[in-house]
Amino acid sequence: MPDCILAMDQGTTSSRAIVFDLNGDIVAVAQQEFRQIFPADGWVEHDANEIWDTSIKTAQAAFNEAEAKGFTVKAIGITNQRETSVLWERDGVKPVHNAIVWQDRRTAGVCQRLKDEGHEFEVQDKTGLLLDPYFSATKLAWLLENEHGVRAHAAAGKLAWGTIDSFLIAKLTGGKRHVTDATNASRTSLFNIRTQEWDESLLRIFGVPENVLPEVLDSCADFGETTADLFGRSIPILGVAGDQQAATVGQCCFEEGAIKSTYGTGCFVLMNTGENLVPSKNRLLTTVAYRIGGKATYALEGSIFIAGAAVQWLRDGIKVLDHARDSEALARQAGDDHGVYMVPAFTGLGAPHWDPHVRAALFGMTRATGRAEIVRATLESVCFQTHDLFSAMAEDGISPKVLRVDGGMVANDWLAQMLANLLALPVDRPKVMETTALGAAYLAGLQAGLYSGFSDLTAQWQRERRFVPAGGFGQREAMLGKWYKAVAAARSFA
Ligand SMILES: Nc1ncnc2c1ncn2[C@@H]1O[C@H](COP(=O)(O)OP(=O)(O)O)[C@@H](O)[C@H]1O
Ligand SMILES: O=P(O)(O)OC[C@H](O)CO
Repeated sequence: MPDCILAMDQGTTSSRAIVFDLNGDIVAVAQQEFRQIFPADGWVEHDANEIWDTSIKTAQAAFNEAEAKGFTVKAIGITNQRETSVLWERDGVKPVHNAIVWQDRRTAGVCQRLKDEGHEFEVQDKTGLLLDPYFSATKLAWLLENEHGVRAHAAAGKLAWGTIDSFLIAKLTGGKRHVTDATNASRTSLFNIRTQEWDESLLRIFGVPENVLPEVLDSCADFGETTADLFGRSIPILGVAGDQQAATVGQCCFEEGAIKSTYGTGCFVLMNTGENLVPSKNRLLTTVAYRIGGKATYALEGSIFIAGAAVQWLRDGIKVLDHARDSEALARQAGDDHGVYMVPAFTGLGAPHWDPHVRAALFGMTRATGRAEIVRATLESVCFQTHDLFSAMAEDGISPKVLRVDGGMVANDWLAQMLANLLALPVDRPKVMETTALGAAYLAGLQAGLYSGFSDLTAQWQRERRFVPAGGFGQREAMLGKWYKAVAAARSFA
């Protein structure tokens, strides 16, 4: 019976489970979307029970399908939307509130106060992050402050907190383990990425007690075993990483300088910087790419909050699309000179602007503007934002030669080509587009001894298609000029 690995990929809009064979080929897949909850302007929540239900149901479906095909699942890898915060009763692993999602802006005021008090330098120096509501610490502090009785309950040791990986592991192990991995910890603003420990001074700054935090393990480690009732026997959880770091592993960006960009709900560019912790001068993030054998490998990251989510808004919000995939044909219908610019700042702007107050805007519409132009402007906005990240990286002295892309959105050939044109860089799309799940499977496989090292993984990476830059420099500069004006106008309106 051939061995295989189950990857649980808990994303912002859906929970997915994928079983991979040891060649990295997909054996079974299951996916379920869940509710996005928007209780107020800039607030984004998920029901943690729905996250668990969709995660376990998809995992069981993929597991059963793979085993019915004659495979044996040897290990589980977990990857997850990062920063999203869950607080639960240790007894019974019961969430005490909806999960506060990474996109949530409710703590913008707290971040501003902490900046005014002069804490940003210490936070940035120790965590590689900025003071922004994106990261977990202020979300956890909000839960402790605003939910009745929660702080006292936490002080009594009754509550546990974690990112989604940590919550899923607690559920899968029947409450036995309260752990996370270094990549997820590195997104909290509480974890010192130099010492690889929770930092007392940061805990004080954010007003968070250490007793609610999980133990931090390597990305390849023993995270516990599932209770036997879930899959008919206990399965070890051996690999964990935040989804962007897992995609970095799944794209085999193991060399210093290797770079990938993932287009899901948001867009996240990560460049491997090896053992070097490279601070950005241009408001990019320094983060843990993976930690294996106690040794951290770092990455420089550019984070865009809205990418596929803007297409989702076109589909579900204003209903100009029936399916996300229809955006490709519509974008092709609009002329190059359509003149419409979208700033998709529905939840503020991430790197390099870090402006939580700005909101989305459409500029340049005429009576001739229709669905095609608005859809094209939306896809272009994702490419413009990626361009801004690469400009910031260039100012940090980084000039990649090729970009590996993945995520649900890059199934769109028009988008991938526009990306190559605007970045003036070849864009490579891999054969296995599920690189996030693949990365989690690889981490679990390494820990299980199913792979001997990175070279086994690198040998499996295959390109499906390269998008080569086309189009004139003048046109590109003109489009970028208009984009900068649109961003400035949206920020000034806010
Ligand atoms: N062909 C397409 N063109 C443009 N956007 C797409 C296409 N297919 C999917 N998307 C967008 O990609 C996102 C889904 O990608 P996925 O990687 O599954 O996201 P996540 O992991 O964040 O849930 C959705 O926001 C969807 O709107
Ligand atoms: O759900 P995704 O794939 O857009 O990823 C979310 C990120 O992890 C947030 O930092």
